[in-house]
Amino acid sequence: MNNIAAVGLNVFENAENFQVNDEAVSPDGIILRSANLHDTEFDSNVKAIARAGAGVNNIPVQACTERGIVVFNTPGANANAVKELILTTIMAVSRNLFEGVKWTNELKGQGDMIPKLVEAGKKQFVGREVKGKTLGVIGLGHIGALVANNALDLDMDVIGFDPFISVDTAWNLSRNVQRALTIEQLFAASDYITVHVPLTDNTRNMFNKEAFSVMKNGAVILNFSRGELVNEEDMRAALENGKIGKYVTDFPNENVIGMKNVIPIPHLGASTSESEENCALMAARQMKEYLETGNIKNSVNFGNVEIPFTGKRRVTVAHKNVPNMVGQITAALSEYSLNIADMVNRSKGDYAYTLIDIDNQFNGDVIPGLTEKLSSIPDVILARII
Ligand SMILES: NC(=O)c1ccc[n+]([C@@H]2O[C@H](COP(=O)([O-])OP(=O)(O)OC[C@H]3O[C@@H](n4cnc5c(N)ncnc54)[C@H](O)[C@@H]3O)[C@@H](O)[C@H]2O)c1
Ligand SMILES: O=C(O)[C@H](O)COP(=O)(O)O
Repeated sequence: MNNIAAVGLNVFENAENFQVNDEAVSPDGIILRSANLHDTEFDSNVKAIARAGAGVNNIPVQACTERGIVVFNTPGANANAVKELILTTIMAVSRNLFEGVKWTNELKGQGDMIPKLVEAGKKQFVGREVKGKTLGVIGLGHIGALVANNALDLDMDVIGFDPFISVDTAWNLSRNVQRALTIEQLFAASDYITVHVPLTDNTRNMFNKEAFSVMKNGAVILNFSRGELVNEEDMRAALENGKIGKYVTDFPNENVIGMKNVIPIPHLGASTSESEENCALMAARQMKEYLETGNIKNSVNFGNVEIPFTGKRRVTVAHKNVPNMVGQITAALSEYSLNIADMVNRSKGDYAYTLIDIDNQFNGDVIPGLTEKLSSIPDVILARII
């Protein structure tokens, strides 16, 4: 689905046993970008969905988990593209560049008068410099951390807020990024606020009238994360009364376009050829690895599981994270006199995944009856034999 860069699709085109078809009725896997899957009925054959990008709010992740469908994303693969657009936009809005270019284009037809009109008219677009201003960064993940570090190089003061920051990010973050202990502290300190969190029930509407009331007058908000993080009616009021100076959104809709001081951008955050290729390649490799070997990397609903694939027969079981699952699975294998060569069990929340390499040699595709035996264990969701 969507425009997936050829370099990613080539991962399958050049592989045995795979066909790429954007109209497949019964696919083993789906690769997509922002297409909305919430109303999609998945064929029972679907085993994995790979989001070539970061946000997975377009995928019914919980419903997928309950069916044992592994959902992947591509963490960090488009972060540089988003960071560059944010830094571009912070400077462009500070200099009223979008309005200035629009006004200038409208001078077409005024002939020799244009240079004079330009010199007389430019005073409407006097801007301000970002140097010395404070940028608040909410969410210091792959994108937020890059933005925070790079904004320091623009001589901005940077304050960040992320109660769930990963150890990796913390190591990479400049010590000159100040730490906000509460989001309100960041709101109150910032001239510019940029948000880089996933859309969840906890983050939806995080920009609302209570949030705006704590902010500096004229604060500029940049939203390259998801439109639903902002309560649009509260935003409309805050833009009208000048509490918010400008609202840059990568998620325009009928409601937001035309609001005073809105800068709508057509979801361009990740739209560079480099980013599209990084995401497509990562998504395709993760999908292929999972379908061929059962190994899981960068899934949002099952834990990472990796045993080097040696060609031994492999059993994979997605199941609920409840006691005695491994015991029941291994008991089923011993009923078939199967010896375990290697095994990993990894849980994530209420679900878990067990990967087992079998020592015995087999001819043919299946170990008769084993899939059914494993599937009949209560709380097993999906069993595969590879
Ligand atoms: N405009 C675009 O084209 C574009 C491109 C990529 C990503 N995105 C959006 O940006 C989001 C972030 O992308 P990323 O790659 O940086 O993701 P990420 O997972 O690397 O980082 C998200 C960060 O948000 C933090 N976080 C979660 N809830 C928080 C909260 N309530 N308050 C503060 N911090 C919180 C997490 O701890 C994490 O560090 C994605 O989920 C996606 O929606 C948009
Ligand atoms: O979450 C993401 O990665 C972005 O919103 C990018 O979306 P896109 O792949 O549709 O450009």
